[in-house]
Amino acid sequence: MTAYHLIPGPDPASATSDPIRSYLADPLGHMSILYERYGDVVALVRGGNPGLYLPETTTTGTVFAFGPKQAEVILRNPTQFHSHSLISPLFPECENKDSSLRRITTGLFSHNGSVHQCQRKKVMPPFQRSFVETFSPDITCITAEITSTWDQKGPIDLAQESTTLALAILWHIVLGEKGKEYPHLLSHTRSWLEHLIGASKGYTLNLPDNPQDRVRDEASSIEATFRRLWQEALQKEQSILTQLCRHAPQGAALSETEGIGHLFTFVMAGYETVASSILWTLFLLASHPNQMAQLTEEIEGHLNGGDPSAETIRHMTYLDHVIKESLRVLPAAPICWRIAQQGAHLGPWEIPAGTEVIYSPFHIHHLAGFYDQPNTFSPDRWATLRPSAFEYLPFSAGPRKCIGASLATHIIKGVLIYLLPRYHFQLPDRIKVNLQVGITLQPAAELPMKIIPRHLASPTPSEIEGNIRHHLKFQ
Ligand code: HEM
Repeated sequence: MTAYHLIPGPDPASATSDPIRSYLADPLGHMSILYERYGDVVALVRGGNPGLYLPETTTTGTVFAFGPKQAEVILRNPTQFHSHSLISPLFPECENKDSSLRRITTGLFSHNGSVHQCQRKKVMPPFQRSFVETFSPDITCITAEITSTWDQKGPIDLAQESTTLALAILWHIVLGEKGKEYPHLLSHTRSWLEHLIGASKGYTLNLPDNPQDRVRDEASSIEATFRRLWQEALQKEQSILTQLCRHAPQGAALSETEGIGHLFTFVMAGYETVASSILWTLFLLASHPNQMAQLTEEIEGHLNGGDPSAETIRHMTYLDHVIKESLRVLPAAPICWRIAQQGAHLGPWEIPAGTEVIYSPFHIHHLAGFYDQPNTFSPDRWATLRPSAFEYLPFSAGPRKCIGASLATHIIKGVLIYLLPRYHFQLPDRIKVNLQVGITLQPAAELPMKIIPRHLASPTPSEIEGNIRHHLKFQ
């Protein structure tokens, strides 16, 4: 084994700039440079430290693991590479079992080993495709309600609107509540989630106005809300929550406290990722009007004026290819984290316990060796392309693969099926799009989009600038 401090990477002695700052200025671009310069295992700072997402005090350094081979090593060995909550390092009170914050943020991401396996088995049943497909009418109904005024507003901020839509749909499917009946709860949870995400960004960016206090203050009222929903679940409409309460497999019933942690994690893991995927899919279609027209034609042809059923949706192959391609070029979770345990190896290196290891679905999806013209949005490639689980991993792979993959895909499909026959999505004549990596892939600023009723649309090309052009070619 080669000594850890010899892992290639920027040399701290000769570095002219702070490596963490360079990373944060343009995470994906900086990682591409490191990958090209140093190979598939790169230490952010050679010799270890500082931590990127975990505090320096907890980590022995940060290592990037590029390419499908390294991703496979990490994802097939969950005992050597642990998942860790991004939230607990920010809040010391999470160490305390009695804190609301700890209880509501303890879901699958915080568990490892046999506890993880056991909890995962308990929560998997309601995520089966056959169950999530029963939500098609609800997805249509909520999308109709949330988007009903889009075309009367002038350009919308697509990032904001996708988030509102994703949270309302998820809130309903996971918790059995309808957004319109619970506007207060919905907006309360949303602002709290935004503060929580803000707190994690604040940590990495060292923002002076880190919103941690608000997160602390409101954790107990959020917990009370989730407990009430849990207790009321048996009387509710079908939802993931009611399934978990009513149909727990024998010997695998969840306690109320376990359930609350999971529910919160589902909303947390689902809403930004689904929102990001809706946003980027609509952006890609707006910047590729021919593909948008082809997809709209397919949807209209299959619906024939009716409502989408699970069966009809399964026949929409181009829709499937568009979503696969969108999640390839702009995956909602572009990078993911693990923490190395004693005895973990990457390539020829032994990684000390506590090393933060980052693998990148984004960079794998843009490898020319696996994808022809990787920076081109080309849904047709999926007619014949069959990558392995580690060459295409928008939902990760292995024993910790996203449990919400079918649900997320079904939501995105339902939203597109509702929107595309009604509206044309038009970008402004000129737009700057810089990619930002927080927990998910987001535009660094607003993403204005004109929503034009289909019968009034006359598509016009738009000029796209910004760092997105380093990773994507536009016609
Ligand atoms: C397009 C939307 C989504 C994307 C791109 C996505 C992506 C991912 C990825 C990449 C992971 C693995 C993270 C890692 O390796 O650390 C993951 C895990 C997870 N996701 Fe998703 N996700 C999405 C939607 C959802 C939804 C809707 C839910 C639930 C309602 C969900 C629940 C989870 C959970 C609980 C885990 C942890 C699994 C475990 O550790 O066993 N996700 N997701």
